[in-house]
Amino acid sequence: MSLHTLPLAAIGVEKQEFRNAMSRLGAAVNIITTDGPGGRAGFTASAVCSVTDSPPTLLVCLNRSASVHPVFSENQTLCVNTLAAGHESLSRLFGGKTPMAERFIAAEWTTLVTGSPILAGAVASFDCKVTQVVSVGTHDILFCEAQALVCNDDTHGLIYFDRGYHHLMRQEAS
Ligand SMILES: NC(=O)c1ccc[n+]([C@@H]2O[C@H](COP(=O)([O-])OP(=O)(O)OC[C@H]3O[C@@H](n4cnc5c(N)ncnc54)[C@H](O)[C@@H]3O)[C@@H](O)[C@H]2O)c1
Ligand SMILES: Cc1cc2c(cc1C)N(C[C@H](O)[C@H](O)[C@H](O)COP(=O)(O)O)c1[nH]c(=O)[nH]c(=O)c1N2
Repeated sequence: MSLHTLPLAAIGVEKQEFRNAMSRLGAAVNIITTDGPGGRAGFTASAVCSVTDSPPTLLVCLNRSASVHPVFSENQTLCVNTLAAGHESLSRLFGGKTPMAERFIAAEWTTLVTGSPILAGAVASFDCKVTQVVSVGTHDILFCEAQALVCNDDTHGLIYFDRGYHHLMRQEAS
């Protein structure tokens, strides 16, 4: 087996080095919404993935210092709205610092089972109850069991990669 010199190798990992490396992992962009006794809130998240299909469960990582954190903690329900091509400005709007009412005015919303806002035109929406929360470092990992789904076959996908947005074209139906 031959040994190669690793490009840009780092032993011991600083926060910024970690972020730089993580920026190379392309990910879907989602707007996570909630509505309930704690109020209505939403934020942009790329730290979202499938956990198990039985019961149908996703996870969402939420920074405990985010302004929306107390609202999600109280409501215990949320919707994962996976963004479509063209939703870049909506992603930026829900990405921090904008007052909550201004975020929601920019799009059309419905509700399904939990009452969490469902984004019209999302690639997919997972209406969920939060079943478990695990804290790791700065974030809470929210385990979310889907109660209802919406899928949209008419839109192309959106990926966040290298700190920028990229469209993913759906294959033509054969
Ligand atoms: N998981 C997250 O909390 C997360 C993910 C993406 C972006 N963001 C936030 O969005 C803003 C813009 O991000 P960017 O991607 O353009 O540049 P960036 O350099 O802040 O982040 C690069 C990558 O590092 C990871 N990351 C960033 N902040 C993190 C955190 N606090 N905890 C865990 N992972 C994190 C993400 O994968 C991100 O795509 C920043 O404020 C960032 O903190 C947060
Ligand atoms: C593309 C992209 C992806 C993410 C984010 C931002 C952007 C632009 N943010 C940050 C998050 O959206 C932001 O902190 C929230 O809106 C909370 O901000 P306020 O505290 O309400 O200003 C974010 N935050 C988080 O807790 N988990 C995540 O997975 C992500 N992912």
